[in-house]
Amino acid sequence: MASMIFSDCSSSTTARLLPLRCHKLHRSCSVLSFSLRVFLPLTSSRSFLPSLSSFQAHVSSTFVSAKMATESSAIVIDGKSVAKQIREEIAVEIARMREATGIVPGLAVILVGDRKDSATYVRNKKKACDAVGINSFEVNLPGDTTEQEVLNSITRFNEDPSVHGILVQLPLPKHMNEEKILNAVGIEKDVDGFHPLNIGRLAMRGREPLFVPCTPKGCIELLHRYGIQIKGKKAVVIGRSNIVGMPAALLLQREDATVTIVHSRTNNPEDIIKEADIIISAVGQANMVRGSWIKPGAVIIDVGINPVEDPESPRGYRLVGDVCYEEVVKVASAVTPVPGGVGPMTIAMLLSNTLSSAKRMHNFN
Ligand SMILES: Nc1nc2c(c(=O)[nH]1)N[C@@H](CN(C=O)c1ccc(C(=O)N[C@@H](CCC(=O)O)C(=O)O)cc1)CN2
Repeated sequence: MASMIFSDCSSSTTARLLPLRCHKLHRSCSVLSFSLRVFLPLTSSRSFLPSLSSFQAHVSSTFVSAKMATESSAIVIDGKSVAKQIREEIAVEIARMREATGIVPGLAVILVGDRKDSATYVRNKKKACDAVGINSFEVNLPGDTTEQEVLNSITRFNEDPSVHGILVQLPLPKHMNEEKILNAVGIEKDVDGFHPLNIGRLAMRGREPLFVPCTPKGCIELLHRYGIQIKGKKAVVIGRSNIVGMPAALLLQREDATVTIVHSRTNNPEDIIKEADIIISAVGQANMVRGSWIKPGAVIIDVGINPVEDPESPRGYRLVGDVCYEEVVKVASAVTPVPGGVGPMTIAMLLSNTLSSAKRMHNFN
């Protein structure tokens, strides 16, 4: 987990791609008057099963227009519920495959070092595999292990036919060459989608990657399942990391959005962000994106998971996104919360990639 900072949404509206030192929230923010498009989750056209549980049972159309005369509130995009639905769909598919072929998908996870957050993510991945019927294999190596030992584990899993997906939990200890290690994962087992060949194909028109990185794939899946149109929209991605920002921008472009990436060297980021219909923020700066940076009605996907000190929480901290939620919820038409937004989708997409891999290897449709 990134080092903890004291941060909250302040009254400052200056655009800075740096953490803000803030005061208490202004809950009585401005009263807005605009047409709010309310998005409700749909069963994805790409999903395996026809039903999305209770929350969309009453929905008859994709968009509902509502005129908000007083303080507006965005639809909260419920990543936790959508991820649960996807896990249920995957479990059904895995059972179908096992019954038809006797094959059980397998995921291998390599964890190096003793970061608490990484250990939690790996534990959660294993639990999620168990719940849907994926076999999981885990290798835990000490932080001072050699690069060669990590490479040896990858080679072993590359050669193991019961393993359909391999991932190396990131970040790796500083002394390791991340590029060399990620390049060693066989492209056909690269369920994280971080291999340069997969990323390269993602970037090219007319080429198809075998896998798409899980977090950006989860962002797009949320947009699809909530019936939010991407085609023709102005999208801004904040952050250009290999794991999220860059592949998110490539995916949005593949969906026919007009995409701008805003990063730490961008001049006047606020002005660019204000133009966007869809914003994906992945910078890891607590509460950085302010309500005043958002075009009314924009859709906000907040990938940031930032710890901020909170003496009232049993852990002494709580998690907040990159976006000042309390401000943005009054301006946007839809927004993902933190926690419970994009985070749970990351693991759901990993399960989905592992299932696809097993299906592809065994020619099962
Ligand atoms: N090899 C990889 N390493 C990392 C990835 C990745 O996709 N592949 N992503 C992140 C960590 N990550 C999965 O590995 C991950 C992060 C967050 C969540 C999540 O569900 N977050 C919850 C909050 C969790 C909490 O309370 O602590 C949420 O947002 O609701 C899942 C997976 C970096 N490394």
